Amino acid sequence: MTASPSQLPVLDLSRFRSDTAERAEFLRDVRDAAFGPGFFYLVGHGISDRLIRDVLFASRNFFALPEADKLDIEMINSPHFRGYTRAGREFTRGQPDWREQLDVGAEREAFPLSRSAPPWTRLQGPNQWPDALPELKPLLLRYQQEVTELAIKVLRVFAAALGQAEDVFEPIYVPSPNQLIKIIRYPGRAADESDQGVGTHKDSGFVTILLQDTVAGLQVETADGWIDAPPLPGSFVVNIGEILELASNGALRANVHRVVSPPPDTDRLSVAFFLGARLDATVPVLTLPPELADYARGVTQDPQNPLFRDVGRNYLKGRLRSHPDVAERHHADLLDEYAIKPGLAAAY
Ligand SMILES: O=C(O)CCC(=O)C(=O)O
Ligand SMILES: [Fe+2]
Repeated sequence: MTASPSQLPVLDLSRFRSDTAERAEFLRDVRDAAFGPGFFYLVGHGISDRLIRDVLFASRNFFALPEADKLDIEMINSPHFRGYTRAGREFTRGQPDWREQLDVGAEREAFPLSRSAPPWTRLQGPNQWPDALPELKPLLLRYQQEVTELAIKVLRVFAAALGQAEDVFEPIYVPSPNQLIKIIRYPGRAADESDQGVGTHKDSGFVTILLQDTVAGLQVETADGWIDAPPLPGSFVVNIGEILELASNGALRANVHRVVSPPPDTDRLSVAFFLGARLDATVPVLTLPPELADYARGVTQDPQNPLFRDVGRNYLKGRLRSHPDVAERHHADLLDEYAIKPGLAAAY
C-alpha cells in the first residue's frame, strides 16, 4: 500500500478489476478500512488531474467573487437548499460552522407544489449559478457526472466487500440517485476563537468522495480518538454515510468527523461530493454472509441525530437542521416535526 500521511489507509481502486487474488486482497483491505476508521484515501480512481485542477481553480475563483455576486445566489432564495451560504449561517449540532460554500445538486425540475406531496419532494429543483462566473456551471456539472460514476464504483466495492452482488444497491438509487456537490472554503481563525470549521457530524448518504486542496483540517473520530486526514495529492478521501450503516446494520459505520479551522491569514478549500439513494427509497437491511455477520454491530443510537430508513425524510432532516434560515423561510410547517429551533439563525 502507498505510504499515507495519516493513520488512514490508502486504497487503489484499480485493484478491484484485477485478477481474482488481487481483487480478494483488495476487498479485505476495504473491509479493514470500513470496519475500522470508516475513512480511507482512494487512488487509482480514474478522474483526471486536469479536471481536478480545473475544479479547484474554479472554486477559488468563485469564492474570490465580490460578496454581492455570491449573495445574489444565497441559499435562502431556494426552497431546495441550493446556492451560496456565508460563513456562520450553517449549523452543526446547533453551533455555527465557519465556512462559506456553494451547494449544487442534480439539475432537475422542481415538483409542482402540493400540500399532499411528501415533504422530501421539496428538495428537488434547480441550482443557482453565479452570472459572474459562467464557466462554473458546465464544469461542476461535468465533475458531478464523473464523480457520481466513481462513487457508484465505490458503492459496488462496498457491496462486494459485504459479500453481496455488486449491484445490490441499484434498486434504491436507479435512475435518480441523490447527488450533491459542495464547494467549500474555510477561512482561518485566531487561536482564541472557536475552531469549528464544520462541527462533528456524520454524512447522510451512501458514500462521500472528498477532494482536498493543500491545507489540512479534516479529522476523523476512531476507537483510538481523533486522527487527522491531511491532503494526499492525487487522492480522494472516501467515507461511509448513514445509508450504508443502516443497510449493513452497523457493519459499515458512518464515522463522525469534523473540520478544524486553519490558522489566521490562511484558508482551506475542499470539494465534497455526496452520493445518496433516491429520495423515495427505503433502506433495506442486507443479510450478511455468516463470516461477516458478527461485524453487524447494530446502528448507532444518537438521540440528537435519529436515523430514518426513509431516505427523503432522513435527508430533509439534515438539510433543515443545517440551514435553519432556509427552513424558517420556506418550510415553517416542518419545524416542529423535525425539531428545528426557531430563531437559531437569527441569533448569530
Ligand atoms: O471539508 C471537508 O474536508 C469535509 C466536509 C464535510 O465533512 C462535509 O461537508 O460533510
Ligand atoms: Fe461530512
